[in-house]
Amino acid sequence: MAGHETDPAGTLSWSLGGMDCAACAAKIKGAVERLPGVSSINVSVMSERLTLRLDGTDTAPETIERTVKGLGYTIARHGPAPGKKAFVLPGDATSGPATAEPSPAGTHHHGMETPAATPWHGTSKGRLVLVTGALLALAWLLHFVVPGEIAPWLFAAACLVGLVPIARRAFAALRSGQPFTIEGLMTIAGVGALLIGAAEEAALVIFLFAVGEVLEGVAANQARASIRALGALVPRTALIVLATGETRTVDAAGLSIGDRVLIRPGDRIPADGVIAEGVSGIDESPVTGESVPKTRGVGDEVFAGSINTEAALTVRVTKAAEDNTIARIIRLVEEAQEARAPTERFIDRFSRWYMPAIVGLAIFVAVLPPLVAAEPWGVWIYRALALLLIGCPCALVISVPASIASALSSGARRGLLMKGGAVIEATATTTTVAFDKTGTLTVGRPQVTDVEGLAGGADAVLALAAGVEAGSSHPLATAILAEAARRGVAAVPATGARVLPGRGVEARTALGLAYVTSPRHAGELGLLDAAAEARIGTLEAEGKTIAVVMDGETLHGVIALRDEPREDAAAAVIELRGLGVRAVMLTGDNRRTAEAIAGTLGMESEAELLPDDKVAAIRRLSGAGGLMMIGDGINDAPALAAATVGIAMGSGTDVALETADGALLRNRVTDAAALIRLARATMGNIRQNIAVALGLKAVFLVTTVAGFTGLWIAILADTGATVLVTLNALRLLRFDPERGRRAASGHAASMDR
Ligand SMILES: Nc1ncnc2c1ncn2[C@@H]1O[C@H](COP(=O)(O)OP(=O)(O)OP(=O)(O)O)[C@@H](O)[C@H]1O
Ligand SMILES: [Zn+2]
Repeated sequence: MAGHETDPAGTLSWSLGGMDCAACAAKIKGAVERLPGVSSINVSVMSERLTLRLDGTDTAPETIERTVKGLGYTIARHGPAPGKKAFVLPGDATSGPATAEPSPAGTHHHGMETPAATPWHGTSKGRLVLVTGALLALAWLLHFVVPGEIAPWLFAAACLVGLVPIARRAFAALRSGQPFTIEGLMTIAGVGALLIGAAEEAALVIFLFAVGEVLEGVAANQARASIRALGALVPRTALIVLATGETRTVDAAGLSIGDRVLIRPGDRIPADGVIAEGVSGIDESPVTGESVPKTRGVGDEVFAGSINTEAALTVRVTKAAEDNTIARIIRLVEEAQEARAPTERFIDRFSRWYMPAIVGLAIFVAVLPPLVAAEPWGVWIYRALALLLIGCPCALVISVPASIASALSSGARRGLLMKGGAVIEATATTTTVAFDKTGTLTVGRPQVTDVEGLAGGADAVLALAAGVEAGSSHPLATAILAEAARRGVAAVPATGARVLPGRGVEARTALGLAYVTSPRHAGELGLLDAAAEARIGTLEAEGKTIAVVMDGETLHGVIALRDEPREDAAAAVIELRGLGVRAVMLTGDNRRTAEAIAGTLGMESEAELLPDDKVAAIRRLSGAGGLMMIGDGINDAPALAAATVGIAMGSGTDVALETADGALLRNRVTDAAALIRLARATMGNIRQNIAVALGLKAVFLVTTVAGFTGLWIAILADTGATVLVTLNALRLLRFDPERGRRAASGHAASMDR
């Protein structure tokens, strides 16, 4: 786990403070990557973390810390992992009712104390606002009371006080080879304004700039807090059950696999585990966004952070704190923040030439009119300085990531996970959703409905089938074994079971090789007569899946199974249609069964697909535009990977979260539509943000050159745009992706509520 100071590969990690946006991360990365021996740098704004590899002794870790501090950020080396299983004072039984005090550190995967976000006025940027603001106010007051000599000096003082730290950061960036920084532009503009005698305006500019920085910091903290709040739901302590049967309060982060913990009614569950004793209703909303409690009993899985609503439970811990489901979700969402959207990369490239271009234009504006048209120098230098401030790309740089951060955490709270901006962009363009049938559109727990002997009795068919299926973990196998157990039929002994992917299973019995397969495969073997075919056809038309049971040359009988569609599957298809999205069912099951089920849901289907055919089908469907594939993520990983966006449904499995582009944790088919609505709303929000940021720049670029607006308006335009963009992005936190359900009559309605 993370939290060790150095792992064997020579990777070091630090926690950072003071980063507001991607530009900050880029600045730190740019400075650190020039140091010799440094590689694999990763700077994360969301988790406030710097990791890098350090080879050789050319660069000391202290040098890295000094470099980062020089740029104006705080940096602290990660401490060693917290001690294992520290016993908390026995009397301190705060195992935490549902209102337990938040403990971000306990579950946060960094394994370190997450620094509680400092209030804005406690940061260096905040103090800058207060000091420059106070000086400015004092100067204005004096100007009013005793007009004369003192006020200009106070303005100059306010300006200098504010400018010094900014200039220091600008020089540090310059030394690390980054000439064009916001701080650099501010420094030139500030000093220039002082020199041409515009001290009052210069002071105001510095003040407004500092305010803008603080606001950006507040927005960044808000995004971080909304993610970490997820982890805060896991109680800090747990009641461990000792071998003697006594309970003891321990640190939840120190629980080991195999520990037994007692969870009283009303408590939050401190770890992922399996119920060892008791039955109770569990509210899993922190993990899945689903708040209706589900009844769970012995042997059922429970997730850390869920609330035990009814009765006392004993749970055997199955995951260490840093591997539990909620920690994985938090990590995924945090990592998703760093995965850049194509639009974001475009903005990055754009702002890289935007700043130098504005500086060039400013020089041009400062010298050309005076030289060519004998205009007054003062006027044009003033306009050029104002132009430099227009060159601040702040609003532009945060326009995309602010929206994405809001969308990701808004989704995460509803069990809609997307792994970053690129996934959001692709999801928004979805025109077709392909659903895997078993376990996605259907409940995934088929039940045996009919057992028919064609050569002998029904029980003999079931006995043989159960023997062969004992070697398979397919849902059909599970159902057949359950039915045999229910009827008290003993399985025929079988050995050497072999799975025939997409077809069935074969195994060796005393009488030779036996098979349980799809009718298609049986037909290919030439074992089905006309009567059997007819019977199978009838059962299939009822939406049942048929397993043919045979050995050697004899057909013993057929077993019919039915897997019910999920309750909301039909509604989901209607919602998708409302969004202008086509729904297709993909299945390995036979065509008649597939059509019977798809027909009741009102969707298209592609059936009899072997695992490879599913990938081919996905490729074919993708040709028509953005294709989202939704599956369980376990046996359809290749199909998920082939789709434009692959989404796993369900929360139980490890594979599901890690191999897909996103996940629907609530097991609701309608969440497919919710995901698309959220993505479209996010892209709409991003477009608004870019329009605001670029639009304001364009307007003030013109008014500045024309001389209508001056220095402080120029910076106000940037700060104002930053605030507008941030507030607009935060609207997404309140966006309800299910609200569009009522507006399912045309996708324009759900683009932007
Ligand atoms: N263990 C098994 N026992 C009996 N039949 C099987 C078994 N495994 C597969 N089959 C047959 O092969 C078909 C395709 O199986 P596959 O696992 O590819 O699809 P599936 O998971 O059942 O359905 P979906 O593609 O909708 O998820 C099944 O419908 C069934 O007819
Ligand atoms: Zn920044």
